[in-house]
Amino acid sequence: MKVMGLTGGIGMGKTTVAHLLRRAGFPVFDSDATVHRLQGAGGAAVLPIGKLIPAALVKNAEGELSLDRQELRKAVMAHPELIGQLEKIIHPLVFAARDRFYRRCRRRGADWVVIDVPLLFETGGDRQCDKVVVVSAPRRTQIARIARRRGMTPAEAQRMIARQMPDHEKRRRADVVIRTGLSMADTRREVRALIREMRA
Ligand SMILES: CC(C)(COP(=O)(O)OP(=O)(O)OC[C@H]1O[C@@H](n2cnc3c(N)ncnc32)[C@H](O)[C@@H]1O)[C@@H](O)C(=O)NCCC(=O)NCCS
Ligand SMILES: Nc1ncnc2c1ncn2[C@@H]1O[C@H](COP(=O)(O)OP(=O)(O)OP(=O)(O)O)[C@@H](O)[C@H]1O
Repeated sequence: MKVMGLTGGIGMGKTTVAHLLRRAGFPVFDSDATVHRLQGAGGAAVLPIGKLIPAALVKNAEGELSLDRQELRKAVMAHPELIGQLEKIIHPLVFAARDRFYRRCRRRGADWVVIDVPLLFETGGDRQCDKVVVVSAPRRTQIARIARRRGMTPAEAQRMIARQMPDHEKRRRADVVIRTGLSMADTRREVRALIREMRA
């Protein structure tokens, strides 16, 4: 079974490309969704992070505890040292979930699987990939997308970007770069070419 790592900076279009690959039949592991699950009701990260950032802890109608991600984001923006502590709790749990995904896919006899990981290079995940694909768009497009979708201020977006490996360095390390700054039709065409290469 071969592993394709899909990465790129915040708002570069990873989720969009992952969706196209999933539609083409490839199993995809979504790290951001895994983080969200771990932080949601009953998730393994709720109590350890709640201890670190009590303001983010919320109780739902059923009395279950979960984390309010907007509060988490506010807390890490106000106290940047917290993000490292958050990562120390979350990353091992994400790695364990990814390993379970690999085992499931291997049992099913998958040829290729995709792992969608924003911090692939930063966490050394690229070393276990047979192919690394980086999605990339011009900085202006990236900032505009983040602002539109999440209501993050440009300053907050800049801070998240500053924690990530620079785009040009990611592109340098990539086996394949998918440009997402053009039209969706262009992105789809590049993804189709990638799929042909994987199936060859
Ligand atoms: C800071 C949090 C609360 C913000 O939540 P929010 O819903 O606003 O964003 P979301 O989780 O969807 O992440 C969106 C994007 O932000 C970027 N991002 C998230 N965490 C980080 C980080 N620690 N370092 C750099 N970029 C990050 C990524 O590009 C990611 O795709 C959340 O992202 C979080 O808990 N992050 C820490 C865990 C982590 O390292 N995640 C990265 C994936 S393993
Ligand atoms: N040519 C294109 N290719 C990809 N995405 C595009 C394109 N044109 C516009 N978009 C839009 O840009 C946005 C990209 O966001 P997406 O969620 O895929 O990025 P992401 O890298 O997963 O972001 P994040 O790291 O913030 O989760 C989407 O809203 C998508 O519709």
